[in-house]
Amino acid sequence: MANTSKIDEENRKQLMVMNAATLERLRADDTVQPLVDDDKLQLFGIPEFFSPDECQKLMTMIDAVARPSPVFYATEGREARTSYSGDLDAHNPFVRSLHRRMDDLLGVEEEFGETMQGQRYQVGQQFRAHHDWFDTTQSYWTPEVAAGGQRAWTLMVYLNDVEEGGNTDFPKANISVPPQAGTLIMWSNANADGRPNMNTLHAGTPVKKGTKYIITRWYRGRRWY
Ligand SMILES: O=C(O)CCC(=O)C(=O)O
Ligand SMILES: [Fe+2]
Repeated sequence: MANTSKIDEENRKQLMVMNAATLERLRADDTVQPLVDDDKLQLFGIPEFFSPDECQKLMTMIDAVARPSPVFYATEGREARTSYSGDLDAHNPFVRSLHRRMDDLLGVEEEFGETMQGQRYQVGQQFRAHHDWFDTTQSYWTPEVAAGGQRAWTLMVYLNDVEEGGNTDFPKANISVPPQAGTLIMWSNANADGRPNMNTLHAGTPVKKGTKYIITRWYRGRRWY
C-alpha cells in the first residue's frame, strides 16, 4: 500500500507540472476557444481541426476496426458504453501526422499520447456519464502505472455532423457540445494540484438520428510506451 501511494504521489506531481505547462500554451494559442476556463473546469474547442477529407478517411478506417466497445471500469454497468470502437494503427503515416498535430497543440511528446481510438455510435447508442480517469483502487491500475499513469488530457474530434442527438454533455458545468464535423474539444482531467477533477464528468448522449463518428486521444502524465 505504501508503495502504491508513493506512485500515486509521483503521478500527481507529474500531472501538476503538465497541467500548468499545457494550459499556459493553450491559453496563448488564438486558434483555441475556451468553452469553460475557470477553477472548476478547463474545456476548450477548435473548429475545423481536421479537414473534411481527413474526417472521411478516419470514418472509413473506423468502420474497418470497430467492435463492440469494452468498458474499462468494472464498476460500470454493462450498458455504460454501447458504441463500437477500435484503436487505429499507430504506425500508419496518416494517423501519425494527426497525432503530431495534436502533440503540437499540447506541446508534449508523441509518446505521452495513446493511440487514437475511433468510436461509432448508431441510433440509441451512447456512453453514459463517466470520468476518463483510471480508478486507482482497481487491479487494472498496476499495469497502467507502468504504462504512463493517469490520463492527463482528453482530446476528442467529431468526424461528422449528426442529424439528431449525440451531444457531449458535461453535467457539472451545464455544457452540452453538439457534434460538428472536424471540431476538436479537449479538457484537462486534472486539477491544478494534479488530482482528478471530478467536474470533468461527461457523457456521449444517445444518437437519435444518423450515425456519430469520433476519435478520442488520451494523453498520460508521462510516456506510455
Ligand atoms: O462520445 C462522446 O461524446 C464522448 C466520448 C467519451 O467520453 C470517451 O470516448 O471517453
Ligand atoms: Fe470519456
